[in-house]
Amino acid sequence: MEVRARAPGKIILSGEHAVVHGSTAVAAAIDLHTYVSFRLHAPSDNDDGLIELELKDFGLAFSWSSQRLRELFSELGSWSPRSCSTECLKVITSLVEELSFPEAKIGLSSGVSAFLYLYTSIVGFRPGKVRVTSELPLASGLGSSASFCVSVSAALLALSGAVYSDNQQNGWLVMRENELELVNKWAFEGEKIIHGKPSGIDNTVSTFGSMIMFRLGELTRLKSSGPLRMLITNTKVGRNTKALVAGVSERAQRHPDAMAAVFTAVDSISKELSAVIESFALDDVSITAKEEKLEELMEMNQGLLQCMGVSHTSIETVLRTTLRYKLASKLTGAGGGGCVLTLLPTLLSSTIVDKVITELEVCGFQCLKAEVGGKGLEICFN
Ligand SMILES: Nc1ncnc2c1ncn2[C@@H]1O[C@H](COP(=O)(O)OP(=O)(O)O)[C@@H](O)[C@H]1O
Ligand SMILES: C[C@@](O)(CCOP(=O)(O)O)CC(=O)O
Ligand SMILES: [Mg+2]
Repeated sequence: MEVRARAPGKIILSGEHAVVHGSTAVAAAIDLHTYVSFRLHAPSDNDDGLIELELKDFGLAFSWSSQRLRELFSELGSWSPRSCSTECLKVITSLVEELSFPEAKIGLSSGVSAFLYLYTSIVGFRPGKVRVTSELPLASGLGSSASFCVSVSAALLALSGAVYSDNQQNGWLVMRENELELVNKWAFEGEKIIHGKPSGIDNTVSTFGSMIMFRLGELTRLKSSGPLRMLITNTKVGRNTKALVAGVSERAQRHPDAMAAVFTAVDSISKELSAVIESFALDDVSITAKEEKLEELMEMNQGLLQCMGVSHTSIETVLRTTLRYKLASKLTGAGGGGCVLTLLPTLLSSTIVDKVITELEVCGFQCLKAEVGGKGLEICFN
């Protein structure tokens, strides 16, 4: 039997980085996914007993002898989530160092490490094959690492019997709440390997979907019946979340009082932004006033992200460009390049939207239109 899983990427409307330090943040799923398929090899199917990983988008395939992994790892597969120990991480790092990645794709090594941890922890050493494809740009702030960890964890747990399989139902299905929680916990362990110190917001919104307010591991689903249109601009400047998160923590150690004030301000912005979003209603006559509040809050958050040291000249170029059209923008995700969000007010004409997009694309950026606040993780057994 084969199982497939798909998990969405995300945008952070407010609170990135500060959320790692205990502030409230607001995030929403977007309709760009990572897809994972997984099947266990029948004993006769594969004499070598290989555990295989294919990263189709990159034309890369890796395999490990299950016998060798059994000798290297002491822990047996189990469904209860646990953190990767220092010894285990050393073993994984040396296994990944043996692989050859093209120079430009070296960043994938942390994803492969997370995979090895999740596979050996959840499935154990039973040979099998995992295939991955993604619609998300990697390392751009749209949460590709979390959607990778969520979809891999879900597929592994599903075939290991940890989640209910409704073979009668065709097509994509949503897991039960307690199963989603289990997947989310495992995905968080994978994110720790990729990010170092994740807050958990990315894996949580990828697992549960919708638009959420998140603080210290707790999520609140936001109820909004109004539209929220966002333009996503990918500056195509590559960056690494782990390094950016570590940089903010170092700044917080150098200036504890000032940075605590910044994190408190972000907390207030996220709470106010959530309240505005929840006040949206269908055919809202005061929609423009509410959108103006959102724009101001986004601009304030961007200013504080600059204080944290995670903006970038490419991000500033997007801000200047959209401001010429009186549109507010902020970086999303870890910053340092990556993606920028621009609020597209309800009454904004499509002609203006097209003009902004053209101008941004002339700068060499890529504009994406994505549905915001949609479904989370889904699996499929046929
Ligand atoms: N489809 C994938 N296959 C393998 N690794 C992936 C995949 N998607 C994400 N990753 C891992 O996540 C890393 C990017 O994560 P990160 O720096 O947090 O940026 P973001 O989550 O915003 O895309 C990649 O360098 C890679 O290690
Ligand atoms: C910077 C941070 O707030 C979000 C990182 O998102 P991304 O990996 O850049 O998509 C880190 C976190 O919350 O774990
Ligand atoms: Mg990430």
